[in-house]
Amino acid sequence: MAGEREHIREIEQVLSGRTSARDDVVVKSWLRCVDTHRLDPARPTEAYIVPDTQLREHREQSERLIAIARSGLETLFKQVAGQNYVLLLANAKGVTVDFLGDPLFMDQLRTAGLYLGSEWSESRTGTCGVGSCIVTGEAMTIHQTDHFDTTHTPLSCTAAPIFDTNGELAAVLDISLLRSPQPKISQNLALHLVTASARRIELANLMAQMHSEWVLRFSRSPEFLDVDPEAAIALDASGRILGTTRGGALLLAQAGGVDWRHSPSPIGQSISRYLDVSVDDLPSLTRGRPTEERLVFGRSGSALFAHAIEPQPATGRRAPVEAVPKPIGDLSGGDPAMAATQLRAAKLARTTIPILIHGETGSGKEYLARAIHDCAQRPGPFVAINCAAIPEHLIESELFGHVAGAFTGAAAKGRKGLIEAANGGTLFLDEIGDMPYPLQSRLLRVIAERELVPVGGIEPRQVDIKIISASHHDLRKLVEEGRFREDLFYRLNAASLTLPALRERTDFEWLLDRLVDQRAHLAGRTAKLSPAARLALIRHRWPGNIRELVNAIDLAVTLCEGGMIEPADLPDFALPYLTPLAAPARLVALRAPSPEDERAALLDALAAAGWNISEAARRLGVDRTTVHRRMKRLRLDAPN
Ligand SMILES: Nc1ncnc2c1ncn2[C@@H]1O[C@H](COP(=O)(O)OP(=O)(O)OP(=O)(O)O)[C@@H](O)[C@H]1O
Repeated sequence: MAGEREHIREIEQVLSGRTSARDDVVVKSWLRCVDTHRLDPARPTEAYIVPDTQLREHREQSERLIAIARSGLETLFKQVAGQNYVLLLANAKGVTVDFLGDPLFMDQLRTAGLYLGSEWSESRTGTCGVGSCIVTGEAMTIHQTDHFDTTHTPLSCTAAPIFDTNGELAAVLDISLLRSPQPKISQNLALHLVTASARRIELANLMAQMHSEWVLRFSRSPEFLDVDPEAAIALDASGRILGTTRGGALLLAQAGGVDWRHSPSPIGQSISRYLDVSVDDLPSLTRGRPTEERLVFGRSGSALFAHAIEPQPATGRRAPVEAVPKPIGDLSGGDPAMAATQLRAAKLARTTIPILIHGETGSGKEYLARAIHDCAQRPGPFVAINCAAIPEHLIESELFGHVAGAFTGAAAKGRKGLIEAANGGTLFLDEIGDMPYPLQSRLLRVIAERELVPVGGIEPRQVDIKIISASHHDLRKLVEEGRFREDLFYRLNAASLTLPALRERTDFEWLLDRLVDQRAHLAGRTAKLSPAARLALIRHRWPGNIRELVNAIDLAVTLCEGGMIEPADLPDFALPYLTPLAAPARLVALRAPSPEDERAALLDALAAAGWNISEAARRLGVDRTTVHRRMKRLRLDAPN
């Protein structure tokens, strides 16, 4: 209490014009808090977390940046592992749209506002790392009693701005501690780390957005030029500046001998206004030449090392023309590997060509086979059989059926086999690699001749089935080992589909949310993942793939209370992921998709939805405005 009174008195003294030992940015912010934001230091307010619906909107609006910043956040989180730092990525309004923290302290972090959805604008929270960084556009540490509001004085928050390629403040990267050592200089390293991470995120953003233009990267030292440049700018073919990182804008101002605070934006200007470089020089600044020789000079005489990256050609991926029907379209949330498989599956669904599905166990092979069957609209049923699960001596009669008296114990009137049971529909042969060798030639006959002879019979029977088989074995290897017939392999493999493992899927979070909704609905409950539980699930490597994930969610849905799944509701495997020291292995797979991937996924979703935006949005698990925004950014227009 005494500390709070003292803090309020100090603010009042600063307001009355007394000189203060505080940093200038802090003093100025305190003045703004009272004069502009009309905040009262004597009336502390709790941390504010925006409602879920608003958070979703904020996240959708920042989705591109979140995706790009993710790997920067993870790298930084690893660098400070074990030191109890929390990382926040806030949008330009101060709302935390991404977050990495130690799940063990979640409750405390939430109360302190170091949490997904917390709003840290200066007008709401007073002087704080994120809010004051937004106002000034400068990196800073707001340490303990630098905070205006006494609610936040235990915290130490260090924040750096992230600018978009037009020089607008797009986000703030913040690294905070619930409790920190007393001296503010203890956070100097944090300030350095967060500034460097923000710079790398800006570089990644510029590279992703401007990949089809010339990009010039700069460094003052040749050693770091190719590995960790300080700044970058993008140029069009005439040498006009299209975008810069913050560092790039400052560097241009310096090179041009102008004060960046008062000079106009370099966007749209010619590069030669700042540097003694023209577009014709760019090819000589590419990697082919030794770094030390790639020296360029500013108009003011300064020297810099430069690395020019040629425009990257568009991938030339053909826009899919056919629409993917719903059962197949529903299988993914835009993962590029899945999108390619879905498109191929949709084409194959319309035929009776046998399909072979490859994929690790539990990756959804049967689920895909069913989706293909559902799209095919064949009159017969979907019959699934696991060749590894039926004893070898029974498999023949199970599959082909038998005539009366075919063998001891045979049904008196004979019995139809599963192949016949699937007549008019689809036969799914799981673990086809375990099909006994002698039966493989009989299966080949079914495929080639569309007829089968039951055990003990002589008369062939006509069948009309679509055969989909699956294997998690490498069938080619089984062929080499003489355990699988080569002719059958080629017959089956002609039309193959591959499912990515869950750990490789870039739409993991989409699938996660979808499965939580689905499984909770099935159990007659509602459930949502807490950020900590989500993080633990993201970090697991999922050896059992979607099956393992489904089981984990089923357990969590059953155990959770109040509709919120917490880490304690997850299977034991999640526990090791609840310390910040654990390497976030899976997160690597979640790194930002390239613009080509993103374009391809969006195109696939739009095509699958027949260019109906609402339907495409539903497929991608985002809202309509997000689809419109992505189309605009990726320059995608509806046909006609
Ligand atoms: N795209 C998906 N959406 C929702 N659930 C899915 C999806 N794919 C698979 N699943 C679920 O994951 C589980 C495993 O799927 P499936 O049985 O199809 O895998 P599999 O690859 O055939 O496994 P195995 O190799 O062991 O035969 C099932 O519970 C299935 O319902």
